Amino acid sequence: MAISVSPVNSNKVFALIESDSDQDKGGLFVSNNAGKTWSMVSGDNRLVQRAWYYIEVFTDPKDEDIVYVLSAPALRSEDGGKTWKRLTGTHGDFHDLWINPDNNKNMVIANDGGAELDEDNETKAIIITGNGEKAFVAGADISEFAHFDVSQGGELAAKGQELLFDFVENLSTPVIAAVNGFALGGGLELAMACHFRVAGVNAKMGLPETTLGLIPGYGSCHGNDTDRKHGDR
Ligand SMILES: C/C=C/C(=O)SCCNC(=O)CCNC(=O)[C@H](O)C(C)(C)COP(=O)(O)OP(=O)(O)OC[C@H]1O[C@@H](n2cnc3c(N)ncnc32)[C@H](O)[C@@H]1OP(=O)(O)O
Repeated sequence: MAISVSPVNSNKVFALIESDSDQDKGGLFVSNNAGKTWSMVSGDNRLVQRAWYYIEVFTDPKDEDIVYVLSAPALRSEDGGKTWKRLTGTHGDFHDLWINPDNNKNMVIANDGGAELDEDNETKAIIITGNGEKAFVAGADISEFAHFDVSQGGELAAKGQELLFDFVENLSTPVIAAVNGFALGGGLELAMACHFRVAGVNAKMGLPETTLGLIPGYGSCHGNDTDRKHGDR
């Protein structure tokens, strides 16, 4: 079983309980008097389908009626556990959830594919574009790393790939690159990491670092696992 006490109302306690599958009595139970009495709020089988492996329940830090259950899918209820909606993610088997105690729209969820950050689950899409009409992103300032040796260059590429490019590519919210001018080097690679690209009539794209003998380091040439699976670059 898993248990969660509401941070908003400590009398409200949720318990997620597995039962013998033949009897099918498992589900989510709630107590409104700090555990003295209990009633079942949901027998939805999705809530306990991974109980043989793990079982997790979390209550929102700001709203006692918002409850999360992590199972093969991640599920969210806004009515105290009666009805459930599935959260989208990059992978199944959700294991852990952190909700910012000061901002309940800021969460980190962990599944078998890694960790995901969600600032706002009501955001339907993200558009990245340049400020003004000249450039989407003109790329890195090469003078900042012109003196790097091979291992420092490798480290820069690996870190940038992980911090920004993989992060963008793995967001569950669709990200659109509105390319409104120069998209050069890392700027073009940023557009490539987005899920969709729309080019304006003044868009100019290129990898000028190759003229200096530098291999573009953020996935445009070699891609990552997702690209190998989907062949979409
Ligand atoms: C690991 C990642 C690697 C990479 O990203 S490699 C790719 C790096 N990017 C580039 O090589 C592009 C360099 N920039 C250019 O080729 C040109 O610029 C443009 C084609 C984008 C625009 O040309 P124009 O219209 O003639 O403008 P301007 O006078 O060259 O630039 C205006 C101001 O913008 C600064 N600037 C331009 N690109 C960058 C950059 N990539 N990083 C930092 N600053 C940049 C300039 O220095 C200048 O500044 P000031 O007005 O103070 O002289």
